[in-house]
Amino acid sequence: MTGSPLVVVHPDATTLADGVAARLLTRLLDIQSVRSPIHVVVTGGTLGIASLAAVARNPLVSAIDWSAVHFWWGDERYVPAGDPDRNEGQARAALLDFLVSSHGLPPRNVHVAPCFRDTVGVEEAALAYGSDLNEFAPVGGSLPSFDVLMLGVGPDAHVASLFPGHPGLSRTGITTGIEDSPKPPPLRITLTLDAINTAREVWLIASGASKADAVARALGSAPVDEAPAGHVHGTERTLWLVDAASLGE
Ligand SMILES: O=C1O[C@H](COP(=O)(O)O)[C@@H](O)[C@H](O)[C@H]1O
Repeated sequence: MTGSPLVVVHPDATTLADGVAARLLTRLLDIQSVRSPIHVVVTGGTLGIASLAAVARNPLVSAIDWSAVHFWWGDERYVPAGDPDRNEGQARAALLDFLVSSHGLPPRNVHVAPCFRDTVGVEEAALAYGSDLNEFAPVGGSLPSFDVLMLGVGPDAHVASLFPGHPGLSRTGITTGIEDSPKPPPLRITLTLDAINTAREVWLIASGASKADAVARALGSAPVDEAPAGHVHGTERTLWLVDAASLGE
């Protein structure tokens, strides 16, 4: 990473979601003027989904060539298809279904992690998601070149499904299964820290007073076992997009 993370403060959660959406659309427009395709990693969580809904409302949504955009997830809850806990379903409802139906996003560009099947263990499912990622890697690489990778920040300073003090934090490779997530549901698939840190831009999104302690620890250089959120970064830029309450203001 070049330099320290940039912290951008918004007055409240609604303005933050609108700001993330405007920033994402502007970034995609800028990138599309120089390269294609684009790989975007979306996040679950309150503000992550609110930001996707804000993209759908933003008039700039019509300016993007969505046929050349690919969507991935930083983590997924390993639950059955259609379970309301799936980050996929929430993102589809907030934005992706609309992009497919009205803006030319090819359904094949939406790259979901597997849904729970009782014959497939979570680690095997995580490996399958890793293979999908691998198919879109540039020659010699193992992952797509992520242009923007968004992460919600949990009140315990977790990102994706990488939780403080959890063995998943030190796993290598592209993806890993999580069997005992401290936040329900217990089974999850996540990108590893190493995989996240290959992204060009990493955007961490946090809002509300319940996140203030996590944000303070992450920005205050707490060790990875205490604040995984402080140990993710983009190779070109790391942005913290937050509201005032999450900074304790
Ligand atoms: O479980 C998860 O939680 C985090 C953060 O969620 P939030 O509601 O506290 O913002 C989210 O980033 C992650 O994708 C999700 O699986």
